[in-house]
Amino acid sequence: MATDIIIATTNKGKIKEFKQLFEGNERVIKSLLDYPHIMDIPEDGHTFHENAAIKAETLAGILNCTVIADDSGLEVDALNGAPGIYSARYAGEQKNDAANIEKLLKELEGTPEEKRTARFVCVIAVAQPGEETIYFKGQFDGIITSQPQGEKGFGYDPIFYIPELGQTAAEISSNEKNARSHRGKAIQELLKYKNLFNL
Ligand SMILES: O=c1nc[nH]c2c1ncn2[C@H]1C[C@H](O)[C@@H](COP(=O)(O)OP(=O)(O)OP(=O)(O)O)O1
Ligand SMILES: [Mg+2]
Repeated sequence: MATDIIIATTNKGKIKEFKQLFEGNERVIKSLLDYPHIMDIPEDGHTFHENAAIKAETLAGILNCTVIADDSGLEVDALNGAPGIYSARYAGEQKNDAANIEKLLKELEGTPEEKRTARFVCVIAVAQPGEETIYFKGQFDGIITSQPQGEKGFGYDPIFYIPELGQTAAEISSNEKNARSHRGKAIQELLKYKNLFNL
């Protein structure tokens, strides 16, 4: 019997993308939403790598099996890389996408288009009990718009403009996003090693 693939996340946008990116794999994808009794894992690391490891290793320890985690965020050049690892809680502990977007647009008010370059970063950690944690990274370059455009995706997607496509990440299909996104690239790398992790 195939074992489940377990992702240490409560983010529904990420879960949807992981399910699409692992399509063709007969394993069931489970997330922290399937383990409601497990308390929130504090993300108190200083880097994407540290936070991804904290999430993956904590859950791998509790469940005693292989666990994947994704720590990701948006680095804006004009803000010296902020919000970065603080992207989810940029506008406060409630982790509200609309409030985060509003705050970011306010910070960038008056910044001309050529200085609004940014990138999404995703670090995936794979933790296995008794083994070294292994990491995969992906990046996705874009430009921060001056107002939200599009309804798809999640997080900062409505203000993340992709010059080659002339659309924001919230206007393109999930297939188009997964083919070029930070998460899509990190998972493509991970899938090269899937036999190693029994995925
Ligand atoms: O493709 C993306 N499109 C738009 N926004 C994105 C994306 N990828 C990450 N982001 C933003 C959302 C959140 O503000 C932060 C992730 O924070 P991060 O701590 O990794 O995730 P989270 O707290 O939402 O869920 P969890 O820690 O349970 O996986 O970066
Ligand atoms: Mg988080």
